[in-house]
Amino acid sequence: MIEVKNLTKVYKKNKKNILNNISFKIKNGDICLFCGPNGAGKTTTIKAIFKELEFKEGEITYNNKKLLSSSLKDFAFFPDSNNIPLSLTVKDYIQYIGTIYDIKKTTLKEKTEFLIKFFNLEEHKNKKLGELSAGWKKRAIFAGVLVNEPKYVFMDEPTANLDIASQEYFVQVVKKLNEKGVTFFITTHQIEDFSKINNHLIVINEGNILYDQYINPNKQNSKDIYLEHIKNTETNNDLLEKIYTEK
Ligand SMILES: Nc1ncnc2c1ncn2[C@@H]1O[C@H](COP(=O)(O)OP(=O)(O)OP(=O)(O)O)[C@@H](O)[C@H]1O
Repeated sequence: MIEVKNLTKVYKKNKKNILNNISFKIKNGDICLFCGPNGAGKTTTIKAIFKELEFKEGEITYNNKKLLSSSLKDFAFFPDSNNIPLSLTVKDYIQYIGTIYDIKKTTLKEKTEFLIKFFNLEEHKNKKLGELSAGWKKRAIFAGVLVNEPKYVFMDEPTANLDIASQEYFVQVVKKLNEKGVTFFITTHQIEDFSKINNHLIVINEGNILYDQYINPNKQNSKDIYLEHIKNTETNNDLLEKIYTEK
């Protein structure tokens, strides 16, 4: 279990807290959706968990002990498609991730082959990541994420820019891996993609947690719950009248 306790983050140039005393738990086996509008603080929270930034107050624990850098080997982050070495081939990328984790050469070779097969990447394995379409690139990224058999996978917008069939494919892969015991923490604006399988929903806005509950996805719709808490209050209809003036 990962526990975020009373986390507060401030940047000198911002007057308001970016994260305002937030607390939540990610339990083993969760598929947790972490949702909120642009700028809510989702990426900042993930960066704090991965020790990529200092925070002013608060604590993060892993299995009830202070989270240490050495424990991060149990976690994997699914990066944005622009933050990967686009000049590497799919095969080399998976192996590159494996070498970061010090996986033995023979094991890594075997594992790379299995991952390529699992994600149906055979046809693309010798292509550079930069040559792949958004969907195949994300499959290659997912393969890289799994190379170290992480217990916790953190995903930032995994289904953005994917066609409907690929979105569905990704959701099914998450479900299958979750059944094998992998815990998922997913930030997404595509809530409906995952709303059939998530058992936990956290809604954050302006650095505050507005909702944090375990749910039954067959009975409760995460998108509906989200919209109960995040309302669109922007109405500039009067300006529209000025832009489209009557002729
Ligand atoms: N290095 C920084 N310096 C100052 N402010 C920052 C910095 N990084 C992020 N912020 C601010 O922190 C707030 C939260 O940003 P964050 O990236 O966590 O939002 P998010 O919920 O992930 O948004 P999105 O859905 O758009 O990705 C934003 O107001 C952002 O401008």
